[in-house]
Amino acid sequence: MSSSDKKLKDPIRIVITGAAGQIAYSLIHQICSGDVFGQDQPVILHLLDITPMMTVLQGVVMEIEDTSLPLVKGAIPTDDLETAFKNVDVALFVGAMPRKEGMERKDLLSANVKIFKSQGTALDTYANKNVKVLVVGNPANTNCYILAHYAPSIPRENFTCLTRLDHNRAKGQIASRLKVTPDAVKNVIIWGNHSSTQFPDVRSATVTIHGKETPVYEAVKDDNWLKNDFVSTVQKRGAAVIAARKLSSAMSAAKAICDHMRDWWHGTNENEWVSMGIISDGSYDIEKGLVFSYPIEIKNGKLSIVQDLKMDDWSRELIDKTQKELVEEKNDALKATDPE
Ligand SMILES: NC(=O)C1=CN([C@@H]2O[C@H](COP(=O)(O)OP(=O)(O)OC[C@H]3O[C@@H](n4cnc5c(N)ncnc54)[C@H](O)[C@@H]3O)[C@@H](O)[C@H]2O)C=CC1
Ligand SMILES: O=C([O-])CC(=O)C(=O)O
Repeated sequence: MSSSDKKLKDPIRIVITGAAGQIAYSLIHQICSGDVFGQDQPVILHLLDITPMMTVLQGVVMEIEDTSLPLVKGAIPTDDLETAFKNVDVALFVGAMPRKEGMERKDLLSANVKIFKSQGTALDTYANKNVKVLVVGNPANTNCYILAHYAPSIPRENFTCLTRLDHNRAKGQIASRLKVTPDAVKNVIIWGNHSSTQFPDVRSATVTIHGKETPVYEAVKDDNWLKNDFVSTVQKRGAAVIAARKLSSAMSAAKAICDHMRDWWHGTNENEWVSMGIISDGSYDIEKGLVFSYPIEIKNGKLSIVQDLKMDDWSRELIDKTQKELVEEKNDALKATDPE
């Protein structure tokens, strides 16, 4: 035991699925460094991938050792679901097939949704009941829906999916338009599905320029851009990265996973919200039970949907469209996982 151990908390167990893939390769170091769960929070990593990837995963484990980071109390590579999910406190579901150029994320549904059925059952059986779950693998909202469906003993509020990358993209677009840094922009919202029907909404967002906080609509002074090009750029950003890189976003996805989990662990700033896919409680007339991205505030680990934001005909139409797609995906996914 090193002398610094005295100040540390008990280790938490974190499973990362798809641990031999490209997102995990960017993600693991950030988690091990204390950047997400805190500098006083040791971690034991459970690294799950499929059997043919075990040699690659051994290489990742060697690299984790070689980083020589003091918060890492163990790294367990495995292709076995019990070993992966046993007693975990945090579950990051990254493992799934990524889309290629020309595909929509929902085209991955039949290939990926079955993974989430078997992993949901394993999560239900082996994980701690207070496990915090983040689904990244696409189609992220619907995979999260299936995971939760097959893990009925885990509280519904513990299931989330990643729309923080879209949220960060929206901040980035506004910041670059106004020539400020992204941290000057706050309270953007991603509503709905992590797909090209998502609604990136800056009607309540503000930007701080020379110390003065101003509504984004006032600062940009171009409603046409905000309602058209801005929305479609954010909706299609994942496809644009694939077209350029021939691989889907990984560095920015890993960063967004860290932002999502850090905020869940430590809370959001006062009067500030983030976007997360969560199981809907019916807020904003969204079907109860759908995994829908909302504006979320977090205090003491509890996620709450920001209520009473104004809707107009334009925003309602966009929200209804993304909801409709999620209902269709959910029905297809249920058929694919339980054909009876
Ligand atoms: N929600 C979001 O914002 C984003 C989601 N994604 C999605 O994340 C997923 C992973 O992306 P990448 O890391 O780039 O893909 P990748 O192909 O580099 O890595 C995926 C890894 O998952 C593993 N895997 C496949 N089936 C598995 C199973 N049943 N159990 C455990 N591991 C399994 C693969 O062997 C591979 O190592 C993709 O579905 C991608 O579309 C990517 C970027 C952003
Ligand atoms: O676009 C993709 O397929 C990967 C992804 O989810 C994203 O970059 O947002």
